[in-house]
Amino acid sequence: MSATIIDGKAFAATVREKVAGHVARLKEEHGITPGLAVVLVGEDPASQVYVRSKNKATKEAGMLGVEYRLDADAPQDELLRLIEDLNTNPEIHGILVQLPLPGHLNEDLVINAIDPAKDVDGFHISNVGLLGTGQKSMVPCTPLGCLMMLRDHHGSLSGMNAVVIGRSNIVGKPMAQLLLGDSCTVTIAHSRTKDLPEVVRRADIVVAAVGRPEMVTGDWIKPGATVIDVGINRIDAPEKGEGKTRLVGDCDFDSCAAVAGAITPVPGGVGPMTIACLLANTVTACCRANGLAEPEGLTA
Ligand SMILES: Nc1nc2c(c(=O)[nH]1)N[C@@H](CN(C=O)c1ccc(C(=O)N[C@@H](CCC(=O)O)C(=O)O)cc1)CN2
Repeated sequence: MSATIIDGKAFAATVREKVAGHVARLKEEHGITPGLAVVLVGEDPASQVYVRSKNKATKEAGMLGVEYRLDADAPQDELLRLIEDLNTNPEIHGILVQLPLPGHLNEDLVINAIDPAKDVDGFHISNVGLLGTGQKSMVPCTPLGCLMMLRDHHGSLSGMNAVVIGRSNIVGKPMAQLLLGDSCTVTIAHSRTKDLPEVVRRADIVVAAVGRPEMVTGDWIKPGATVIDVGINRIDAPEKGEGKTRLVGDCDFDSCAAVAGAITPVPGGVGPMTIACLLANTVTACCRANGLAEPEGLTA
């Protein structure tokens, strides 16, 4: 069997187009411009790239995009003061603090300082609780992107067996909640799960978010299953020349694609959907803040 490739880059482009359409209508009909503030602390090279991409995509969608950069050794109080300012700024509907934060900062405390209504990452404890109890919340961008791709590919997910490999607060746990919300039978597995390959072999849907390069191999996959690879791992690529690297997922693409019914590639799969869903969440937050109907198809 040769899997259908789920093209996240192309799908993200359609989401971004929809977002831009909603932004244009918000401006035209209500005189409102959605605004997103992205905060970066320190100079982590990957984070710098992601923050730049987020700000560029925000502006391309017609929204207000503001970037705040703090020194790597910025005291926690300075970051909390900035968040407080953004919480009360009426031009800002979404706030995102890029993770990971430098070690001296308390990530939980910082995230929970964000106004939950502006928490477009969906990481605030209130949003976590709302999602976990099936109430309207802000939904974390990466799992939301995975859900959108799964719904687009399958239509209904009801009754499917889903295995999420990884139990992070950012991906694994919210992904499991979203799949449960769509009536899947969900197992959360992780590196210490006994007989992990056997558990994964039962899945109609596999979401790999474990952070280990190419850990999931084709012999773990049930024939015809859908594989969503959330991993983004940079590994050495001596075949490309000395010192060169390449990106791989948590799944060994070739062996999994030979067995799966559908699979997301890395790069070009889940990653682009993360940024598209951030834009979608910002429009959703803006509509909610202004008592307007939420855009259809852009939320869970
Ligand atoms: N506050 C947050 N911090 C982080 C999040 C997040 O959702 N909120 N997620 C990740 C990083 N991330 C966004 O911030 C992110 C990662 C990857 C991509 C992406 O498009 N990747 C490309 C490949 C890019 C490359 O060539 O390096 C792909 O997969 O095709 C977008 C966003 C951690 N921090």
